[in-house]
Amino acid sequence: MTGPLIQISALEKTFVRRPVLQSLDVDIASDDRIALIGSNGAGKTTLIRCLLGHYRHKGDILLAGEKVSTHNRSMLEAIAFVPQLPPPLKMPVADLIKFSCASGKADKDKIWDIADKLGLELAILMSIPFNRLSGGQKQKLLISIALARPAKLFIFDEPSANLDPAARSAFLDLLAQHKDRAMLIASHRLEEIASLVNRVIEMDQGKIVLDDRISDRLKEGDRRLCTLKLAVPSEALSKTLSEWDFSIASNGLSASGQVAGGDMIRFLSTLSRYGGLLSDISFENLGED
Ligand SMILES: Nc1ncnc2c1ncn2[C@@H]1O[C@H](COP(=O)(O)OP(=O)(O)OP(=O)(O)O)[C@@H](O)[C@H]1O
Repeated sequence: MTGPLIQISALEKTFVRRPVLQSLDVDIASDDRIALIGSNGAGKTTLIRCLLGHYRHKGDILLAGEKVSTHNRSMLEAIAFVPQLPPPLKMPVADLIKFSCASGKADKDKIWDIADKLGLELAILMSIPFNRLSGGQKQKLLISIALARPAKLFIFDEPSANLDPAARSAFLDLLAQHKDRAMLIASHRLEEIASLVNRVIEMDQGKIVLDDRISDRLKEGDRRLCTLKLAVPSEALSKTLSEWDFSIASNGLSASGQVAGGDMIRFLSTLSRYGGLLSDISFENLGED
């Protein structure tokens, strides 16, 4: 395939006349592994739900160059999705697995294999209704089903929120084994998924405020000049930026400094805590030290 896997243009979503996504333009390539970050309410889940065709919206979403409509079958086949909040399904685990294999083309043996790696004892859960599982068990099962599907894009919305440390580590190993597929991972733990992703998109108040392709080839010693614009001066952010040796304008509304390739994720993770204060972030490659 030549063009992007997914093209989103002029996407707008309004809830009760309140704009939640504002004129978003973003492409997803088949080798993108994206960390989608941003503070609570930034619009990450809404963007994902629009992409999945769950919501009516303004603007276009194209899959492999073809325009898709709400509840489009080809989009649902192309994407394997694990939601932030599990659906309230009453069907027993066995039926959910059967359904996922039939309609989502999931591989049954792979579901069992992945569940085992995540520490989920499927054999003793088969007759239990899905909504009676614990939060972590639900998440493990949905992850197992998603990763067992022949999807082109995996979307995980806060995937490790309910996982215990052992399952979290097993989950990250599993994702590393699926790096040949496109991924979009909405997370508040950027550092946790840092080694998996090659692009970071930050949202704030329904807009994309940062879209940074951290090339897989960005070397430890590569330096990048970062220029920031602030919507309002902030003592806390200025203090943090001073710790990164940034120079800050006297009016407190802009700052710039250098960040090494090896520190990039830690830096972006720090910035994401100040999402609402940043109006623009840009990077310029300066080459190696
Ligand atoms: N179904 C809905 N009806 C009305 N408002 C909604 C609905 N879903 C989301 N919103 C609003 O849209 C905004 C964006 O919500 P969204 O869930 O997309 O944020 P998010 O970035 O995923 O946040 P979080 O990190 O907390 O999961 C919020 O202000 C939320 O209140």
